[in-house]
Amino acid sequence: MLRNTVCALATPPGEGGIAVVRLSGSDAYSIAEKVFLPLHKNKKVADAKGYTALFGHFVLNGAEMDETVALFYRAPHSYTGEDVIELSVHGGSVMADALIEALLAAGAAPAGPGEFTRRALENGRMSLTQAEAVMEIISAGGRQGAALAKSALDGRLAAETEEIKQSLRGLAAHLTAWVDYPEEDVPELAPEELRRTLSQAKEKLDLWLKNYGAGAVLRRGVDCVLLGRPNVGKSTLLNLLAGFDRAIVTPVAGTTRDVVEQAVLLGDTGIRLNLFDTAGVRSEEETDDAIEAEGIRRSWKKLEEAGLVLAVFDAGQPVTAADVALAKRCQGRPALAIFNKQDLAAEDTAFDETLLLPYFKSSVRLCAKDAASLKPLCDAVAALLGTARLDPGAAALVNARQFAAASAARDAVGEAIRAVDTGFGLDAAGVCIEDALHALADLTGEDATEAVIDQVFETFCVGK
Ligand SMILES: Nc1nc2c(c(=O)[nH]1)N(C=O)[C@@H](CNc1ccc(C(=O)N[C@@H](CCC(=O)O)C(=O)O)cc1)CN2
Ligand SMILES: Nc1nc2c(ncn2[C@@H]2O[C@H](COP(=O)(O)OP(=O)(O)OP(=O)(O)O)[C@@H](O)[C@H]2O)c(=O)[nH]1
Ligand SMILES: [Mg+2]
Repeated sequence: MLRNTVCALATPPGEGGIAVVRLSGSDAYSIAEKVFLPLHKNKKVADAKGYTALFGHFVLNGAEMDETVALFYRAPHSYTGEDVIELSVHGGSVMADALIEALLAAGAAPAGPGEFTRRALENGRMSLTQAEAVMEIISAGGRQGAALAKSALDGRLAAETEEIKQSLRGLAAHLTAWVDYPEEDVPELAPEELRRTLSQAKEKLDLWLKNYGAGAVLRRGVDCVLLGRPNVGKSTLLNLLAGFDRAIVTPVAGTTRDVVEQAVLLGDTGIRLNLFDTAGVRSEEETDDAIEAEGIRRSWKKLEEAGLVLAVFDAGQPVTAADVALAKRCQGRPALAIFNKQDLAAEDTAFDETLLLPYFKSSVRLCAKDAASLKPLCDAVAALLGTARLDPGAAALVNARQFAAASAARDAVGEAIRAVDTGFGLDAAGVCIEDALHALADLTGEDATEAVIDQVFETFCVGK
């Protein structure tokens, strides 16, 4: 695969100002020479230095097609580490398609998904975690999510993983010497020292694992369902979050029938919520309306699927059995209790929130009709999802593969600590530390097999 020179559209397909086609590989210059003709006849593609540009046009089957700007990179100073030429033509896909056709005819091969980044990886330009970060930047749902991925692209995760490995390697070397060469009189590693180094490693891994969910929320957004009895104010809340009258609000219970979907950016939290407003839930026996019953079934289904549940209650009325039933279904889920209609909640109100609170991790009191409620709601959600405590510049795990490798490493380090604590013997601890080192090598992809790399690049887009 590394032998040939590949090309692909690097900008999104469809209408746009310009379209960029990227060419990478050892024959990039000789192929480009056949397709791109500089305006000034004294300029030659073959002579173009790295980081210079030329203006001209490209030809297809002998015909002059479109004005073109060519940008030149010389190996190894390019994204892939190979000779790279980027050709920009007018946007829309017509000219870009014609240019690709000309490049293929001149001897280039079409690039596979993620092939440019894969070449960068294989040429030692980036680590596997960095390649994965590229993918995350492309698909990030918001600026903070992209900032997280950018820190991975800068190699924070790889660098900090290397630090952990260094410290564990030090322990492993010492333990090996001590176990294998007892006659050599290797000084025994103080258990406190061993324990301290292991604990530090475990703390860092624990932090990464703990922040993974919150990072995913920032990068990808979260599906969020509004649930509650009819008329408690779910659609009013949706409209508050959306900033416009997205859903119909009326005093009639059972106004919302089907699931109403709306993506919103949650204040300045950087969280993108895919909101689902649902039909008010009451027991299916309570309604003889088949449409409403189906709506209720869909509401419960959304509860199962959602990454965030906003359970809405009417604080102006006594808690009902349906409220408690909803609260119970929220237990153990990422759910926020919203005690709405505070303006109607008199001092002596019969609404007893203590009946509901035990089932929720957190709660907020507000009045959905009042715009001032937005801020406390945003803060409560950010706190519940853990995004508020994230440092976007810190090392972060960005996908399930990395999460699995870090979990395995954390578990192995945990085992090693147990072995030390329970006096299992230092050779047992040594075995666990080796396991942890393997898991960490998996994380950065040092010994990644072709199959693992294939899997990582499976989800990349062409042109990246
Ligand atoms: N036009 C264009 N913009 C782009 C990209 C690209 O491929 N093309 N990138 C693609 O994702 C990103 C930038 N990635 C790049 C990474 C390294 C090099 C590069 O030439 N590196 C040299 C720098 C030498 C120096 O000046 O010190 C090197 O590392 O040797 C270029 C682009 C974002 N913007
Ligand atoms: N006083 C007061 N009324 C509110 C508040 N929030 C919503 N309402 C009113 O409560 C009624 C029902 O609001 P909706 O948002 O339609 O309630 P819902 O939960 O979507 O109802 P269904 O779609 O029928 O399940 C409307 O008349 C709203 O104006 C609030 O904080 N205070
Ligand atoms: Mg509604």
